[in-house]
Amino acid sequence: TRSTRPQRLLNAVRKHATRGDPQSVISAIDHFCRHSEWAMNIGDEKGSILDSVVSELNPEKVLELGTYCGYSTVRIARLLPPGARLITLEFNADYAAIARQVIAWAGLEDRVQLVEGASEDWIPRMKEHFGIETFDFVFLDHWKDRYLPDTKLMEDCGLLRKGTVLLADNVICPGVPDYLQYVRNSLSYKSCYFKSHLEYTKAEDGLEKSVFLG
Ligand SMILES: O=C(NCCCOCn1ccc2cnccc21)c1cc(-c2ccc(F)cc2)cc(O)c1O
Ligand SMILES: [Mg+2]
Repeated sequence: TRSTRPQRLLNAVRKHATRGDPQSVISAIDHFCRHSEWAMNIGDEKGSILDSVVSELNPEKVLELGTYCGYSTVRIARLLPPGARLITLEFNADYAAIARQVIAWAGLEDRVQLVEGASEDWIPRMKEHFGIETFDFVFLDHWKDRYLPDTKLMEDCGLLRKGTVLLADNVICPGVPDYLQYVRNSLSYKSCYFKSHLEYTKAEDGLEKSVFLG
């Protein structure tokens, strides 16, 4: 049977990246996506913005919605102190299987917990299942029509605290108009837009950083 794009991406990591070296994993995936096959990783340009937000925040408890092949998981986890925890949620079992191997190749499995399933099922269970009080940082990169309902769900479940930072990918392409309208107009958020480009292309895209004010 034909291989899948995520499998070919993993092969490129195994071939070109060094075990235990997260930067080499990031570079191998970016090279594969620029020169072989486009894939929906956040990419190097928006990835640098992600890096700066994470580095400034130094979060202990991180939630990522949308693992895909683990590219942004590796970007975030490599910047976290060893005691910090990143929970990443992936709906697609095939993507999750690839992501586990990419995260392991980077040597970051000790601070990452990959969970398979739907955000609307898992968000209400975060506290009792993972012993999480609140998240310091949430990266939204899953179904674009779930950004808004899941943000409201996280609020209702008490998973956000004063100062929690939400960073949303793809706010222009594919776009999340209802989410943008909410975080930019709600008195509970301080929001700002980081203009960039859709991964590996010249199309406009950007990240929206929103601080929950409690
Ligand atoms: O669709 C995208 N991402 C989402 C994947 C499914 O996520 C499903 N999913 C993952 C956890 C999870 C938890 N609960 C429910 C669904 C859950 C996505 C798409 C594009 C894109 C841009 C232009 C194009 F021409 C084509 C595609 C770019 C991106 O950067 C993206 O992130
Ligand atoms: Mg994305």
